[in-house]
Amino acid sequence: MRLENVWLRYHRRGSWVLRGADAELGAGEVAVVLGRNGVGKSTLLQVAAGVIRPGRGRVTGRPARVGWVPERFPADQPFTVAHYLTAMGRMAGLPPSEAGRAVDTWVERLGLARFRRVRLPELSKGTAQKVGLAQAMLRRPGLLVLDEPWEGLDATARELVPELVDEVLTAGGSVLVSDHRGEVARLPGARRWSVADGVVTEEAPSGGAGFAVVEVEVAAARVAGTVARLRAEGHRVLGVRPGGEPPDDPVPPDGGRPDVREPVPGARPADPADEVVR
Ligand SMILES: Nc1ncnc2c1ncn2[C@@H]1O[C@H](COP(=O)(O)OP(=O)(O)OP(=O)(O)O)[C@@H](O)[C@H]1O
Repeated sequence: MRLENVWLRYHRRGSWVLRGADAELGAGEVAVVLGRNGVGKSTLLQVAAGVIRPGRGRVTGRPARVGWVPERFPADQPFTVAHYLTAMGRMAGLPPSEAGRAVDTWVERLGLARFRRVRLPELSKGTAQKVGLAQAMLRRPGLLVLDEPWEGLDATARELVPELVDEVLTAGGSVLVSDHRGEVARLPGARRWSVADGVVTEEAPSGGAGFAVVEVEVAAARVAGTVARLRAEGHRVLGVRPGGEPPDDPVPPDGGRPDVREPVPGARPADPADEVVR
């Protein structure tokens, strides 16, 4: 998806919020939009999501299915959570039975089960925000746009945001996220777009080459399957070692090779910028 020379103002005679913004986001990429309050991050996200149209310029290559999660979920609607989500699933093009299954899945994953019959205006801000996340994920989007998704979420739900992002990326989608609270650290591989004076500037990556080492403990009987699955997903598996007490420092600070490992038959040589399964 590409934003080409995008200009936007909210009123005919108002000042331009975006003034020739250019940006491009590829499949499987996530970008975090940064900048001071009022600089135009939400505006940029809404243009990217197709919620508002630019006054000048254009957006090309936007995937057909866009999941849009606004900063404030519009909870002033007289529906229950279940009714609202089912309707959103249907609007996303899911047949009734699939919409029902998708609602069950996301209600469960986001911890919304006890709110199924609660009306939207009665939800707390954080719970409403989870409903917003659920509706965007009911049918996996090719582009997921999240405006300050961590706002109002409790600690457990905050952990879910990177999971959702990862799922979209793994399926070949793209993700745009705004962040003014420094939560970008939760998305270590993200590109960083800085908005200022109506344009977008890409910041240099904060460290590493966009890779991280992830150490995962799995049941011994499931090692082969896990290794196969990770490889099928395009990860490089660096090694497998017997279980036991976890090391004091499971992920080396420099993201480099862990100290003890045994080679996996057929594994390629280890590279510090890779993932590892222990
Ligand atoms: N619906 C609107 N009508 C008129 N002006 C708007 C509207 N939405 C945003 N603006 C103005 O556009 C500018 C950019 O707002 P925007 O919400 O995009 O900034 P932001 O960077 O996301 O801010 P924040 O970090 O506070 O969320 C601001 O001056 C804001 O007042």
